[in-house]
Amino acid sequence: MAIVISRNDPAYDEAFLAGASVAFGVFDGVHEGHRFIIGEAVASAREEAARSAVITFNIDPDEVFAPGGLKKLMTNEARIAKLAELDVDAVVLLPFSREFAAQAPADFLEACFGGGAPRHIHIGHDFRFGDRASGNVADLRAWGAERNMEVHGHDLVAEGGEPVTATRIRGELAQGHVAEAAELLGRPYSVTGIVRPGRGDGRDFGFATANLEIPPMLNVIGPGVYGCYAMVEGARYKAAVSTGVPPMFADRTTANIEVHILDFDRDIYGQPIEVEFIEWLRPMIDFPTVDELIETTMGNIAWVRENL
Ligand SMILES: Cc1cc2nc3c(=O)[nH]c(=O)nc-3n(C[C@H](O)[C@H](O)[C@H](O)COP(=O)(O)O)c2cc1C
Ligand SMILES: Nc1ncnc2c1ncn2[C@@H]1O[C@H](COP(=O)(O)OP(=O)(O)OP(=O)(O)O)[C@@H](O)[C@H]1O
Repeated sequence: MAIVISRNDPAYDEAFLAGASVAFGVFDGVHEGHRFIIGEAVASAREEAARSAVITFNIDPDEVFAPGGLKKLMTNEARIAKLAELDVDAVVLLPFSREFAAQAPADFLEACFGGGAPRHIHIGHDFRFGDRASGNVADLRAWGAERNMEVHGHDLVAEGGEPVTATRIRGELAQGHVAEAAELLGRPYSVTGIVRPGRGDGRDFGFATANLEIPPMLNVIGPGVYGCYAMVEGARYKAAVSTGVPPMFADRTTANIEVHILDFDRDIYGQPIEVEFIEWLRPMIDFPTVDELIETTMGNIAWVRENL
């Protein structure tokens, strides 16, 4: 478990990263490619018995520069917590602001590593930084050469001939391809929402649902019905889940995700539920009758019970 420290923290030692081995990036999703880069930083730290660290921003720069329609795999808190679970000694947070990002590349690096440069820095070869992303790996090398900092610009980890990127994973999830997304992430995709009151129809239909409202930025999963696990009050349950607006009740629905938790009957309004997406089952259907909705959904619930 890594320590998490901000460069803004009065207790932060400017020389904390001097001689260390670091991986630098935003790391939304903490996917297979990210974990490869971070693993390389850990490996070069071990060789020199030096400190390993992930350098990242406290907030995703895209939230500042491209907020309109932005989709993310994780909240900043979840991203930082996931990074801290990796095998690094520290996660160092750079306080992001427009002013910070707008610095010329050399000033940007000075602001990051002014108190002492790392011995090794690992990034993807497409890494960009500073004013309008004008800094690239060549600039990083030029800066590092004067400070005994070795720059490792890695080829991007690929699957199926294409680089693994957060953008690609978001695209898979939007199409309901949860198994493909899990391959690229290295674990199932999950999202957390708070349980809100629904219309209360589910209970009459024979399958009560916890209705989750997901902030638009985190609403990446495409509409459909999925086999899932739901984490509720520290326990893990099988769940049959629908996402998107139910076409049969489109005029009176606000929730993005409806979770039928198997073998569960407790009041959990206001509680967070984490939903882990395992299998795509079917698209949302505008059934001609409620009986057909119930019959098909009961079949989906039975499938989850038997197969997850
Ligand atoms: C596993 C599952 C599958 C569902 N499939 C559909 C569907 O195909 N079409 C649809 O309109 N609604 C579908 N729903 C949404 C239900 O219509 C909804 O959960 C029900 O109306 C209860 O809503 P309430 O909890 O807000 O009362 C599905 C819900 C679940 C849990
Ligand atoms: N597939 C990959 N293999 C190796 N390194 C990667 C890979 N993807 C990203 N990186 C590197 O990891 C760091 C973090 O990357 P970044 O957060 O920009 O991720 P990304 O997955 O490419 O995101 P996006 O799709 O949003 O651009 C950077 O140094 C980047 O170059």
